[in-house]
Amino acid sequence: MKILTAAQTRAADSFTINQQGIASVDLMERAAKAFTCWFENKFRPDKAIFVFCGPGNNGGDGLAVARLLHARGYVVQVLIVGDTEKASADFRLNLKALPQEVKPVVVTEAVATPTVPADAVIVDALFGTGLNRPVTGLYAAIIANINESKACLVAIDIPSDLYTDSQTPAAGAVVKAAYTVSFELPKLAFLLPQHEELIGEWHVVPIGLDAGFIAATPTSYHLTCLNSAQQLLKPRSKFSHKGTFGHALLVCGSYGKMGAAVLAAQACLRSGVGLLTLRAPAAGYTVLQTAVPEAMTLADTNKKHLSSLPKELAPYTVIGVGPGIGQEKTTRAMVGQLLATASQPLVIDADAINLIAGSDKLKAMLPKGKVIFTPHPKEFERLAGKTANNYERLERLQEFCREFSCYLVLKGSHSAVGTPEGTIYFNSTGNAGMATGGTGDVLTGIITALVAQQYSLEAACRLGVYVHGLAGDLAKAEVGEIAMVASDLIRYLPQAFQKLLQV
Ligand SMILES: NC(=O)C1=CN([C@@H]2O[C@H](COP(=O)(O)OP(=O)(O)OC[C@H]3O[C@@H](n4cnc5c(N)ncnc54)[C@H](O)[C@@H]3O)[C@@H](O)[C@H]2O)[C@@H](O)CC1
Ligand SMILES: [K+]
Repeated sequence: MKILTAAQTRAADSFTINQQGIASVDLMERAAKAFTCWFENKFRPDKAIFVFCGPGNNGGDGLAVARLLHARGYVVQVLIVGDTEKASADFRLNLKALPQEVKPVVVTEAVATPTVPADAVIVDALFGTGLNRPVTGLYAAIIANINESKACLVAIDIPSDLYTDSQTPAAGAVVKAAYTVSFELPKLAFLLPQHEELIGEWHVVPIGLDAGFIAATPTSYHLTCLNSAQQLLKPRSKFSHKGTFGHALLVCGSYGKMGAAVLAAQACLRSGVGLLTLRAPAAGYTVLQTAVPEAMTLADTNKKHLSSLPKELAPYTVIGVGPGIGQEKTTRAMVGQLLATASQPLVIDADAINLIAGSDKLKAMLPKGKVIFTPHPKEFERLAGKTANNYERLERLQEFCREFSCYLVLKGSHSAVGTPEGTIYFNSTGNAGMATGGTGDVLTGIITALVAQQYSLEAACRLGVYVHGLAGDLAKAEVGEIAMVASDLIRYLPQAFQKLLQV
C-alpha cells in the first residue's frame, strides 16, 4: 500500500472527481459515509456526540458526519470554531444540509465551549491535511480544552494540527486522539513512534479514489500489508529438496548469551531454511547441539567468545552474524575477517552492528548490495548518527542505505525496511508484547532463512518483518502482550506462514 503526501492526496481527490464526473461535495459525502460506518460499529447511539468543525473541508466532513449520525439516532452537538464566512464551499453546502434539529453553535471564544461529559464522544474535524501553519489563539485554546476532556476523542482524517508529512512545529497544540479514521491510504505521520499519543489507534476507510492515479503516483513510502506479504511468499515446489532452500550459517553466541544463538537458530529452522550450521564459541557446543538438534554446530577454538570463522565459507548461501556475540576484540577481528572474505549476502545484527558502527575501517569494508542490517533505534543511532526526530531518522535511513548500497530493517512498531534505492517499506504487523529480549534474534533467524531460500534481500526483509510481527500477533491472542517472550514467536511461526498461504 502506498503512502502519499497531503499534496498527492489532494491531487488524487481532484483526479477522482474529474475522472468519475462527480462534485467535490460528493467525494466529501463518501468520506463522511465511510467514517460514519466505522463510527457506528464502534459507538452505540446512546453516546452523546460533540463534533468540533474547523473552516475547511475537514470541518465539512464533520458537518456531513453530524448529519449522518443524527439520521442514525445519535444525539449530536455541532460546534463550529471560527468564521463561517471564510469557510470552504463544501463546508457551506454541508452547513446548509444540516437538519434543523441539529443547531450548530459557533464558538468565538474558548470559554464558551460546553463541558463535554466523560462518557461522550468528541469528533475532531477542526483541521485535516490543509493545515499550513501552527495553530494559535482560539484554535489552540479549543484544542487544549478538548485534550483536557475525559471523553473519547475520534479524529477525522488526522488529529487536528498534526502535520501530515513533516515535523509539526513545537509551538502548535495537537489533538490527542484515541482513534483516527483516515481515507483511502494511511499517512506517514501514523507510522512514526513520536505520534503514538496523538494518533491513537488508526484505521483507513476506502472512499473510491482512482486506483490508476494512485498506482502511477511516485512515492518513497509504502506499507507492507497482508496482500503484499502473500504475494512475496513463494510456495514450495513438489520436487524441491533441502538443497533448494539453501544452507545458512549463523555466527552467534557468547558465554552467557547462548540463548540468543538458540532463538536465532530455531527461528531460522522454522522459516524454511534447507540446512543450518551454527558457529559459536566452544562453550556453546553442548547447549546448541541439545537445544537445536536440527542444526550442525562448528565450535570456535575460543571457549567464551567468537574469534574465527569456519575454514570454508563457500558452502553457505547466506551468513547471519550478531545475536549474542558480544564486543570482545577477538570478535571484532572475526567480523573484519567476515567482511573481507564473505562473498555471500550477510545479515548483520546486534553486537555485529555495534562493532561495525564503532569502526570506520569495518564500515569501509562493507560489500555493496549484499548486506542487511537489522538495528533497533539505539543501534541505528550508533551506526548512522543521532537525529532530532523520526522524520530526520527516516531521511538518515535513506541516506545510509544509499551510501552503503545496503538494506536496513529499523526495528520498532511499524519497522521500516530501507533499500539502496531509498525506498522505505513500513511493516503493518506486530504489537507491544514483542518489546522483549530475544525477539530481534528471532528476526535475524527468519531473514537469514529467507535469504537462504533465494528471496531477494528486499523481499527477505519485507516478508521477514511481516511474518515476525504476524507470529507476534498470533502469540498475543494466546498469551497477551505482558507475558509474551521471544520463544512464543517461534512457536507461532508455523501458523504465521500458514496464514500467508491462505488465499
Ligand atoms: N479534497 C477532497 O475532495 C476531500 C477532502 N476531504 C477532507 O478535507 C480535508 C482537507 O481539507 P482542506 O484542504 O480544506 O483543509 P483543512 O480542512 O484541513 O483546513 C484548511 C483551512 O484551514 C485554514 N488553516 C490552515 N492552517 C490553519 C491554522 N494553523 N490556523 C487557522 N486556520 C488554518 C486554511 O486557511 C483553510 O481555510 C481532508 O483532511 C479531509 O478531511 C475529504 O472530504 C475527502 C475528500
Ligand atoms: K481532524
